[in-house]
Amino acid sequence: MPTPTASARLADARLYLCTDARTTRGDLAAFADAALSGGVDVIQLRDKGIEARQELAALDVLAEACERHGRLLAVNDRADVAHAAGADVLHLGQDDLPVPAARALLGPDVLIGRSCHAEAEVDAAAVEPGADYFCTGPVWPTPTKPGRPAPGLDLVRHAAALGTPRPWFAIGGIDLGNLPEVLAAGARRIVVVRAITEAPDPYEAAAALARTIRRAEPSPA
Ligand SMILES: Cc1ncc(COP(=O)(O)OP(=O)(O)O)c(N)n1
Ligand SMILES: Cc1nc(C(=O)O)sc1CCOP(=O)(O)O
Ligand SMILES: [Mg+2]
Repeated sequence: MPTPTASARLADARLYLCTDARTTRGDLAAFADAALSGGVDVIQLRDKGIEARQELAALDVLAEACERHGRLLAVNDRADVAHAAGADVLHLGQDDLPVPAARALLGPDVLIGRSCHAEAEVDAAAVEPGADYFCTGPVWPTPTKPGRPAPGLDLVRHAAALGTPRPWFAIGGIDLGNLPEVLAAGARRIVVVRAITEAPDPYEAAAALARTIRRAEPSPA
């Protein structure tokens, strides 16, 4: 069977994890392996303080794990690092590089995602040329992104009402306990940080989230 393209894997993705390099714990490889075995579809390295050289070293570790599990590797913010790491995905916020500039650097094969925090940003990202997916958040205020106001479930409902074929994810404060509210608002893909990075058992945490999302999907006609 041919290997699915990155776009096809993104379309199938339901659970997206952002993690730091776990430098103090020193367990990035084992952590990534557990999360991917549990059902994470995309792993992004999001470590805001890290130097580019250390970022590349951590991305090497994640790339090996993603390759072994057939999942997508994402880089946050930096197109140069995404290129150097051979990443599948670059994630851009509203204040990061514009999509056309990133696309010009990365070529057609790397997927590009966008963060959205307001209805107008969602409307734009759903049709923005060169973008492959978008995220809506924060759904709840979160210590992972301090100071960012939360547009909440209303923005999730707004994205769902668009009925866009472009994949989109809800992010911010999501855990197994409140996931049913996110699903009820119409999301079918989520991004989490603490729900897996701080879980005592990352495999179980990922598996429970993935199971809950997949269960919410309408059964085929
Ligand atoms: C998958 C995903 N969604 C949203 C974000 C947030 O991006 P941004 O708004 O640029 O904030 P930082 O993460 O860069 O602090 C993300 N990184 N990944
Ligand atoms: C990195 C990030 N971006 C957000 C956005 O709204 O774009 S919310 C967020 C943090 C999500 O972390 P947690 O799952 O620990 O709440
Ligand atoms: Mg950013």
